Amino acid sequence: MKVVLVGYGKMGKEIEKILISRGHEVVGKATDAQPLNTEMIKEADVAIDFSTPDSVINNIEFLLKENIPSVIGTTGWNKSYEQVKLWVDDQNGALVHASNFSVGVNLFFKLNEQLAQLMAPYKEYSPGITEIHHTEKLDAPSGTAITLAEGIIENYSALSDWYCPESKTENDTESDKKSKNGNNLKINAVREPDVKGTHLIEYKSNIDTLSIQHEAHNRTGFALGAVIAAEWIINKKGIFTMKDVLQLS
Ligand SMILES: NC(=O)C1=CN([C@@H]2O[C@H](COP(=O)(O)OP(=O)(O)OC[C@H]3O[C@@H](n4cnc5c(N)ncnc54)[C@H](OP(=O)(O)O)[C@@H]3O)[C@@H](O)[C@H]2O)C=CC1
Ligand SMILES: O=C(O)C1=N[C@H](C(=O)O)C[C@H](O)C1
Repeated sequence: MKVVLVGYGKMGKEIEKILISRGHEVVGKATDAQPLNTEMIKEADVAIDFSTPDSVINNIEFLLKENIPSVIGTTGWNKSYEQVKLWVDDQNGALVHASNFSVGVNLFFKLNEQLAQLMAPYKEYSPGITEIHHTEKLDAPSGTAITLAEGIIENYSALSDWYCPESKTENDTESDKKSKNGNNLKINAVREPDVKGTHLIEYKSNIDTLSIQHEAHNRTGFALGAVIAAEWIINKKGIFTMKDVLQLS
């Protein structure tokens, strides 16, 4: 397949390697200096976007108008999800998005939901999430941590929302930021040099702590998952997630 890479940073470069190893071709690379344009997508069968929270919504709008199936890995655009869904419907487009494309994290999402169901009756335990990423990351909390928080909240009736003291998304206003409240799940966002992505779920009581953790050793899993999603989305219509690609219901 012929692929346009939208964003050619840490992830764009990793995805290019996987594409080539699977016999695909990169026909365009959009960056901040050279954004998406009609010339760039002329030959493309599919686009893979790992850009920035600030640029991703314009990119999605452009790709849908141009009828290019898209894989969206960029995080930090949750607020615009309903708008994107409407655009996909209006344009009869094809889009697959995920806060994390790695198979390991998608299995971890399932484990997290099952653990939340198991823990829900035991009120002596307090759940919490910690995510650790490299210092260049623009958004906090990570998209993966938000998906994990949603997975806990859906399965744990004592909680109604999440909050993150370090919350930072490019287009967030102060009033969008969630705050601490008795029914809110805390996400700690930690930034340390060169960390690829670590997510820790803990249930703490005065007596003990239960925990599960996913640690990415490199970016290969994210990139491989995005390429598998690109191979899958061609010739489909609708809005999908990696759960659909992996048939993990
Ligand atoms: N879903 C998943 O599995 C994963 C998601 N991510 C997410 O992917 C995104 C990118 O991560 P990462 O590669 O580490 O980030 P980088 O900062 O390394 O790369 C971002 C790239 O986006 C480009 N860019 C900026 N503005 C535009 C624009 N208007 N149009 C096109 N490209 C643009 C930058 O261009 P320039 O080079 O000119 O600055 C750069 O090449 C983040 O949101 C991150 O959270 C990351 C890993 C896994
Ligand atoms: O920015 C990153 O690096 C990552 N971003 C994604 C996220 O926000 O969850 C996925 C992964 O953790 C790496």
